[in-house]
Amino acid sequence: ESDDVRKSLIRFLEKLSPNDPQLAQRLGWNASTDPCNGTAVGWSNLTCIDKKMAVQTISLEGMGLNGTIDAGELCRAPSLAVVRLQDNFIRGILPAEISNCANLMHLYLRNNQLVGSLPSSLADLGNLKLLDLSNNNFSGELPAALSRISGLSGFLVQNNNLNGSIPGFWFRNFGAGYFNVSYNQFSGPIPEGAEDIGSASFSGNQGLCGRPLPNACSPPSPSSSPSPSPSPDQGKKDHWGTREKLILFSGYIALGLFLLAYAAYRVLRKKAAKRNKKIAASESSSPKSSFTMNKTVATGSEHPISTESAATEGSTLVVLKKSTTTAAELKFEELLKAPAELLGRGRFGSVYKVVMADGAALAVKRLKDSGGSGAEFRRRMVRVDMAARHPNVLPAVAFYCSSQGKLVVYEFQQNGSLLNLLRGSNRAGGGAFDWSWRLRVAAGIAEGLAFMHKELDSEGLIGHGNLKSSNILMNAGMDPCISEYGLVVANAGDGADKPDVYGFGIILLELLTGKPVQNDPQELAKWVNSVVREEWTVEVFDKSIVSGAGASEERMVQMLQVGLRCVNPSAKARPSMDQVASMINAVREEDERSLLVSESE
Ligand SMILES: Nc1ncnc2c1ncn2[C@@H]1O[C@H](COP(=O)(O)OP(=O)(O)OP(=O)(O)O)[C@@H](O)[C@H]1O
Repeated sequence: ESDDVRKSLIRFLEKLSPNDPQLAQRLGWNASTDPCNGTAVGWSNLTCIDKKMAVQTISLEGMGLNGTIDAGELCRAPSLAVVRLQDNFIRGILPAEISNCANLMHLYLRNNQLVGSLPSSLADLGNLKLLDLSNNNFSGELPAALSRISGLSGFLVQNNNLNGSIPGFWFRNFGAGYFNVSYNQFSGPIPEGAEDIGSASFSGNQGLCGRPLPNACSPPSPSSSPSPSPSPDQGKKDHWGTREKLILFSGYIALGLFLLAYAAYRVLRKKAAKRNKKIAASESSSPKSSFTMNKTVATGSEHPISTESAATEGSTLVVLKKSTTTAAELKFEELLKAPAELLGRGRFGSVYKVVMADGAALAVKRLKDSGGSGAEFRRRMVRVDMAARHPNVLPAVAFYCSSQGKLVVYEFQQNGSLLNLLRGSNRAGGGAFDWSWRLRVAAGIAEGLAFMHKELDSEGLIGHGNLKSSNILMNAGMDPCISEYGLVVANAGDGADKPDVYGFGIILLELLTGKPVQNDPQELAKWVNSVVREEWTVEVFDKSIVSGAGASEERMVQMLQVGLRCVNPSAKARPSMDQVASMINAVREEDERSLLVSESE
């Protein structure tokens, strides 16, 4: 982090703890050291992206802090994603400058003494997922635009003095226990869509009425209605009715579009067959195609999903994350209009490269109908998205779900999949990807996966369920990113991590042997086992790493053993991903040490 950021963070901490001027010093927050240097002198109570780049989380909960929040200073750290300040005695307001924390995802301020109204700029935090302001003294109305943060999946403001109406949130996004406005002074009808949220989340507000609360709203009568014109809340009801209609309508359109796309696909396939090209077999040589839904929409100039309604409230496109390649907010209609190219068809669906009007490239996966319900899919996507905060996990940018189909949008990764790289390096005679790169890739995937397993462990683990080298994409820095997390309905609960451990083991064997899996991953595992049994272990490794620089046979064999433990036919005998990551990191550290020794010699 830069000098400026370090000083700002220290000033932020000083304002937060006027009663304890030595706090910054005790926590090691010292402007002359880098918070992200990751060694013994590092700053405590914060973490950095990938342990070394930029400050990502600040955790100062339960520390007796009794000062104020200087959001201007705090938000000088550009990558800040998680701020935990709960269980203190923090006073004053939540300043409008909080919106400068453009990457903020989780903000925890519960159990403090904050006052004043919520700044309307809060709604500018387009990446916000969880806002916990409960047990404070906030007052005034909720900024209505908060409900338009499409990825918001946790909103906890219970036990404050907030008033006014509840905006029309996209309630389906909120997991159990993640929406609570109880014990405030809210009034008016609860917007539609909140029926599945328990009534306890709304109780303690004298003026609220309608489902899920037991007291129905009394129909407006001329004598009891304070204003003859429609109240803002009635307006909202209308608006929600329109939304539901639009969803229904877009469902019909999607059906038509799918049929059209299928016909287009058949034509394309015939043409491709004529040219003796296989579409599905080769990921790299797929023909230009058009994105499933684009034709009809592009030709229908008076298309009923207006840009505005599609982007904000009228469509089921849920934008989870601002794309880093484009400044513009992703809009459903533009997604449909954009030219698209079929990248490949897998067991679970097809992937298209879609280039937006401003040049940003996206990858859109259209899922085959997995049979799962839409509500379950939405919950899973939102929950996975809340967890996907690791540099080796590719977060979804948005998803779309209607009764006719499911789409998931990612940023397009120029460097392609690990599978393609391994195939390419074979064709080119190998050599491009040396031992230390392979170790780094293995460690990155293991860490990303271990992180996700840990984050998604509560209430039954969500595993990836389809981990393989075509779902490992290489980012611009050639580091691996796990893609498509959460798209497959994998087993939940005890042992749900074990298929992923197996999948990882196969990827590790692919990296070590340089033999990408063609069809059956078990074949590779059997082959490696048989060679090792015959004690021809060295024969197993990719020739290009054996002859390349930096590889030691001892560490190569250690890695092979990790891989073989992961693909043990008995799921119970496989290690957890956390153990796998530690084993690989130990090998990596040894490797780095030996490199230092050989350099100093
Ligand atoms: N975000 C992305 N950027 C670049 N390429 C991508 C992206 N997402 C997927 N791809 C590539 O698109 C191709 C097709 O992906 P798809 O997921 O359909 O194939 P698959 O992994 O074999 O199938 P499945 O995941 O359904 O089992 C693969 O080569 C994959 O690497």
